Amino acid sequence: MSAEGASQLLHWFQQQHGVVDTTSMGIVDFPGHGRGAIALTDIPEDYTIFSLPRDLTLSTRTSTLPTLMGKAWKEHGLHEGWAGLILCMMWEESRGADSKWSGYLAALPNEFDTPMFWAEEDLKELQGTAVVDKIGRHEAERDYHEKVTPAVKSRPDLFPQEKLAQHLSLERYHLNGSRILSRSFHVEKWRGEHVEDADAGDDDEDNDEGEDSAMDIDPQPPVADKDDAPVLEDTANQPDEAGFEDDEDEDEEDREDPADVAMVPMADMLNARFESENAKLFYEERELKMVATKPIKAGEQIWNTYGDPPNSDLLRRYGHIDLVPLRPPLSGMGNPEDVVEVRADLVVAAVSKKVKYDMQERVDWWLEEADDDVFVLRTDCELPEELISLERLLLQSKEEWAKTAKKSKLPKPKVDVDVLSVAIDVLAARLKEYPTSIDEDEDLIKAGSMELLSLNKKHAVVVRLGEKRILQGTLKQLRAQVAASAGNGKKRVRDEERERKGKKAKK
Ligand SMILES: C[S@@+](CC[C@H](N)C(=O)[O-])C[C@H]1O[C@@H](n2cnc3c(N)ncnc32)[C@H](O)[C@@H]1O
Repeated sequence: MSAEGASQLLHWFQQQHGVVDTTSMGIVDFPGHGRGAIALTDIPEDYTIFSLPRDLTLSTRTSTLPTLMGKAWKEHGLHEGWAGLILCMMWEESRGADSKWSGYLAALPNEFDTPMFWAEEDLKELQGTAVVDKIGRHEAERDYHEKVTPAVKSRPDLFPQEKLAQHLSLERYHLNGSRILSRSFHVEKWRGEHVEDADAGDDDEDNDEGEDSAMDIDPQPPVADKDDAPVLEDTANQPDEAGFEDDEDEDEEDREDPADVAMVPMADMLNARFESENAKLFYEERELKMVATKPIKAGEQIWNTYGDPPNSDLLRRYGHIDLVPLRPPLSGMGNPEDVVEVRADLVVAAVSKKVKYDMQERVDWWLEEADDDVFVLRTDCELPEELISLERLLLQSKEEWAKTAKKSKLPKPKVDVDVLSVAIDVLAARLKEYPTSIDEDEDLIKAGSMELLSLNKKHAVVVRLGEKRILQGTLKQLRAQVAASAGNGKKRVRDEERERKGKKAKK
């Protein structure tokens, strides 16, 4: 952002009753991070860097569009998912200077490095990773055609024909969806707050679509009692831009009320880096405050947190990745919060090579009882207990299986050589789902080569390599366990032999 752009945003913010200490904080460009906030003086812990009135946040609660549309808001399904907020943003932008948020919307990015906007050729580089199936382009487009387009057509007074191409196109819909995905906050109504218009999609019982905002917010300023301030939301598990089909299984009560998803001017200028947070947004009855959670030295970047997600989610939602030193058993640079997903069907396939009976009944029972069809491995390289339990279930003798089904209890996650051997086959099969090997990826990102890669390709290689290293690390541990138990087995045979010979000699 040019110095002029930053000063225009600050000017607009102050005009709208935002309060910012411009001697403490500036907005500058950080190479590779876009714009960000910088400390201009030493900032002490608990200092309020800026604050804004709640009505300066942009959401389906604060925009007047839902009220203007009345009953049609719900009739078009705009109270569910992000379609309503995206429409509010497109409508506010189409109003130009008449919109209260014109100065803010003008400062929002118009381009993203997220896979949602990648060419097919770059997307192929992500094959095998957790990103591909979660991009959500199809679901977003369905919402655009089924909810937004009919709503827009029904109100030419609000959406005049001459504004449609520039402000209400599918392209603008995706762009605003990505703005929400990478910049929104979870802002709940203050308890006792007046409900404006029950028909305008604001009532709480309609809380039935799963989507989360991009960043954390706390309900009290830390000054009062920092350690007890409850964090309202765990942002580690983030869903898609719109439609959110991948969250179908999420519990209803865990789902975020779409009206709580809010764009928060100025707060969304803060970047984030793994475990670097030094400021956080807190809310009070009438305002939101960005407060330093640590002392920040002059010249340092002011970092928020995006919940330290794995690189697959960072890339999908924000378009960047984190690279920091990994902890044992892994080494090198990566994201310590990385994960790799392993589908249960790989477990079924691996067991089916070792047994002769039909497993369908057990699989159906598992899906009913455990409801786990994807297992998540982390950088600690431990086998998930649920995966071990499924293996044990599938390996049980007919008699054991009959008992399990009768007791309705999942098998205990105990490993033995059979379980280890199946797990090795599962992870080896999972590694084959990536089109390249670990060595090939390491070659691509070694010093001297990485600089030759496009940004998208570099991001894709880091994401897939992060997942593969977890698989490789876990395989290493499993093979070591097999070797140890084989060693124990041989020792046991030797001991038994010695004992037998000893008994013979005595006779
Ligand atoms: C909430 S906005 C922060 C402000 C943003 N940099 C801007 O220029 O408007 C989130 C976006 O900032 C960028 N970003 C944040 N943290 C980053 C990091 N550690 N490395 C690279 N880019 C980062 C990503 O583009 C992300 O989508």
